[in-house]
Amino acid sequence: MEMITVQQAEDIILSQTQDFGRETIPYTNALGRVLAEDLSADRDLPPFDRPTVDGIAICYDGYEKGNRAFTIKAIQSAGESSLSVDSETECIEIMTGAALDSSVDTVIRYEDILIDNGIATINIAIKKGQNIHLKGRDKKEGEVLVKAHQVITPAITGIASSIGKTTISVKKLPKVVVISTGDEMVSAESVPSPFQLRRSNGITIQSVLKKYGIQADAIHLNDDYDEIRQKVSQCMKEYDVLLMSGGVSMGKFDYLPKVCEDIGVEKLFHKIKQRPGKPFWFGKTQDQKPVFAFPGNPVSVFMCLHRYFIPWLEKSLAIIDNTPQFAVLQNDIDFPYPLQYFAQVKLNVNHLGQLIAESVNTNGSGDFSHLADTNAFIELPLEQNSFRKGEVYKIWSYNF
Ligand SMILES: Nc1nc2c(c(=O)[nH]1)N[C@H]1C(S)=C(S)[C@@H](COP(=O)(O)OP(=O)(O)OC[C@H]3O[C@@H](n4cnc5c(N)ncnc54)[C@H](O)[C@@H]3O)O[C@H]1N2
Ligand code: MOO
Ligand SMILES: [Mg+2]
Repeated sequence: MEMITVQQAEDIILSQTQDFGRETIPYTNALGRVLAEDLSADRDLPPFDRPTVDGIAICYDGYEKGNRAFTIKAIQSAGESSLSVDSETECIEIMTGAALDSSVDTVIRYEDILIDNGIATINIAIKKGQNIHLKGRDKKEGEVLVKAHQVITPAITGIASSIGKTTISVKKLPKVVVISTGDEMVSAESVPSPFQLRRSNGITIQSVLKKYGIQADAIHLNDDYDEIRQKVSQCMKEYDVLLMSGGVSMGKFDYLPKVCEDIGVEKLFHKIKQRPGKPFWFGKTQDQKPVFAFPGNPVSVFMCLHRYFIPWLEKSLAIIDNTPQFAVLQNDIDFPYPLQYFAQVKLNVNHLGQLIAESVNTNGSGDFSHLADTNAFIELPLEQNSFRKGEVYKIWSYNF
């Protein structure tokens, strides 16, 4: 099969999205999950007229008739039932957030009055209705406060709490397994021999998934056909999605494509006109589970994960707010190959408020040393070989 383009690969992957359904969870665990229902106001917001300052509440008519001295009838704190005045010459000392009675309609700050011997004297000009947050002013009972299909943020958990929504319907998450491969890759705890490396792809993938609340399992396999075949077959039964790294290129011990095909995973593509990540292999099991087999180089894994898997996940979870991002390139890049190039860039905002991207030089997809001081891949079109400062291209952010 001919190598396909990035766009074709994206189309194939996004045609394989799945709906994992929904579940109800405590709102305290909902951060980062995808809201599957609208959250509506259970009563007017605010639910009663309330002062926005500490001071006195009066009936404005009295002030308009020329009265400036008001007898303090009572003191009302927040949470108490509202207290009324009996005449236009009385006032209630009232605290921020208390429920105003219908006999008063204007609130004056302590800073703008003098209190002496139980009488409050107003010494500034005031306006009718000032310093009051009116009932229903923000939202009416039943109005939608938060629309479904968005990632639950700290602000949304606060709103849920305020409306007594202690359990929330969220999109169910897929069960994901991360399978890394490579005889030369030892665990982070080990001391590598001169010919070995500590592995990093598994934990990197698991970490990216945590942003969505997915706790993926991770296993590491040797480059051994039988071992890979046995483990991948087992994982296909136990998980909804397989994310694999390594073993997909031309090497004598790159077994993943063969294993997948031998156990009935249908190949949907192998190899994309892109760098990094060219030998990316993608398929689906007989029961339609997607299998992402990323090339082993750490930067290839990172790019393919953000460029293909995350959009697949966001579409599967029906997240609506995933508008593409663009940035202005800050330096010239020449790339003479017929591949779509994804350069690592540092993002910043310039004095015009534009997102700008400065690319860093790296030593290919095995060089993961710049991933921590960059924020995104900038996607440079296949049709061009030179890219100039000031041009605008799509970016794929990996800020967490
Ligand atoms: N003859 C050719 N050789 C290669 C080609 C090609 O087109 N023709 N493509 C190259 C490209 S591009 C890539 S990318 C790699 C992809 O390799 P594999 O997917 O087969 O992965 P491995 O061979 O297993 O490993 C590649 C590289 O990545 C390191 N690695 C693997 N796993 C991990 C891990 N868990 N953590 C960190 N690093 C890992 C591994 O040590 C290798 O250095 O193939 C090229 N070859
Ligand atoms: O495409 Mo490979 O991913 O250059 O390293
Ligand atoms: Mg290989």
